[in-house]
Amino acid sequence: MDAERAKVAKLSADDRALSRQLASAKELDLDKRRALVDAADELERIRIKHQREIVDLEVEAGKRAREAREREEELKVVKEDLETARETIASLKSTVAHQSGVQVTLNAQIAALQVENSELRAQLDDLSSAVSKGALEYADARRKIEQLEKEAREAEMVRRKLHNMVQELKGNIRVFCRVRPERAAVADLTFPDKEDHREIVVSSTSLNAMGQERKEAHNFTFDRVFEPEATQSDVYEEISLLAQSCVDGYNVCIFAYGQTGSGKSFTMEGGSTEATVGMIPRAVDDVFRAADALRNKGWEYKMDGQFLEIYNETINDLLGKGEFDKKKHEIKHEKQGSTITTRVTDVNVLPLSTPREVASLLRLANSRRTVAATLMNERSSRSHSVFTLRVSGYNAHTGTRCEGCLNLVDLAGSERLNASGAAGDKDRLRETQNINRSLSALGDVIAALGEKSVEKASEKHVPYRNSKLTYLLQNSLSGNSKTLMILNLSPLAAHLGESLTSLRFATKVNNTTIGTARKQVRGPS
Ligand SMILES: Nc1ncnc2c1ncn2[C@@H]1O[C@H](COP(=O)(O)OP(=O)(O)OP(=O)(O)O)[C@@H](O)[C@H]1O
Repeated sequence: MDAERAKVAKLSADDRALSRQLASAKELDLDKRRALVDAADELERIRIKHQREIVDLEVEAGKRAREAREREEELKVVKEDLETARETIASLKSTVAHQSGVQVTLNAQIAALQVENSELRAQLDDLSSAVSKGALEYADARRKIEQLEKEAREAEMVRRKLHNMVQELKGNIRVFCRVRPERAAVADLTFPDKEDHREIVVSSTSLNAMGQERKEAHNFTFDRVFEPEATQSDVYEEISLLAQSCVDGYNVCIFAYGQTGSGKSFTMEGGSTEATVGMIPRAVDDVFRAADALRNKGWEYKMDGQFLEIYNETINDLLGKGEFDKKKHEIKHEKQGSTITTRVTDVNVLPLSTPREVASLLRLANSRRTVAATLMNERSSRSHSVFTLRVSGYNAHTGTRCEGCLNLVDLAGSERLNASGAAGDKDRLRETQNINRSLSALGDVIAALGEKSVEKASEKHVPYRNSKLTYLLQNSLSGNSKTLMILNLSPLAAHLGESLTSLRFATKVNNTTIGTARKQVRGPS
């Protein structure tokens, strides 16, 4: 029993021990449960905290992601900028390389220029000293030039005097005779003077009282006779010095006289070719040339021209504006100091500065004459045409002035009344009478001038006022003037009578040259 008791005691002790262990285990379990709850709480807290942290981190990650995208964008832009900058740098690098090359070249050029510059400076120094030396030489040369210019002006005065003496020795009134070429039946004209060409012989046959044929030879002598073969330049050669006289301040008159168709217009105006151009254009060219040549001797010239027609003792302006000149023109001789200027009222006087302008003036005048010719039955051969070129010169060195005048006159046909078939026609009769009157007035004036030069100047009356032509040319026919008459002859047998009349008229004019020839005896004054 004891054993049983011992066993029960032992079992009770075990039970108590186990109860205690159970209580302890329960306690422990409770603790563990409490700890578990705490841990669960802690876990929940941590979970919540983590959740919050995750949210925060997600927000942060979103922010970072945005920022990363922005950075990416920025990076892209920066990359592009970088690319552009790279390209720019590459281009700049090549520019710099090129510029470096250029700079090298420029540097070389600068170096060369610097060398050149120093050479030039050296030359400049040389030149400066040469200039100062030259200035002295220039002043010296200037003095010499002034001296030479003075001598040239003096020589010019001497030339003028000598030229005038030559002209005076030739006679201030000269007559040339020119025979027109002709293929048809020509008269018996011979030219015996083969040396000086001064004679013309006209042979005519007539019946004497017994009815027998009588041959008569008429000898005429002039200052120069031009045979039909003579060219325009042959004729001009003889008169070219008159152009110089005009520039020297003399009045010059050149007349073309002769019957209609004898070659007056051909002689004065001529054709359009160089060989056929007439005396007017040649003289005008020479006047301009002579004036030009005197420029370096201090002379300045001014030219103007007028072109008039005298028809039936009425003056018409060939340079007028209208188709036909209806104005009444008066001739005035105005004295200014020692010079007398002839002016015609209400006519156009055109300034002329080149021969070309003169040519167009002549064309204008001719076109007006042509209009008049068709209106008034070949009026051109029934009127006198007077082209006047006035030449005024001034020498600023010497203060000298000179006024010359070149008158080129194409006279009306000189045929006599019956020859022109005018006897029955009243207008034609008046025309012819006027022409004859003015031509004989011209002959009388020239004859009186010739006589005047052998007598005392004031004693002889010169009948200038007997015709418009002589009154217009009064100033150019008197005093220190030079007159040339070119007698144009038709060689036709049918014109023999007219030719003889013309030759006699011209001889009357030519005889007046005796007066001026006396100057040869007296010698230059
Ligand atoms: N020397 C010459 N050489 C060649 N032809 C000439 C010469 N002279 C005159 N002629 C010619 O003769 C013709 C008549 O000449 P021009 O017209 O000059 O005579 P004119 O006397 O002026 O006559 P008008 O009084 O009718 O004007 C013209 O055809 C002209 O070309």
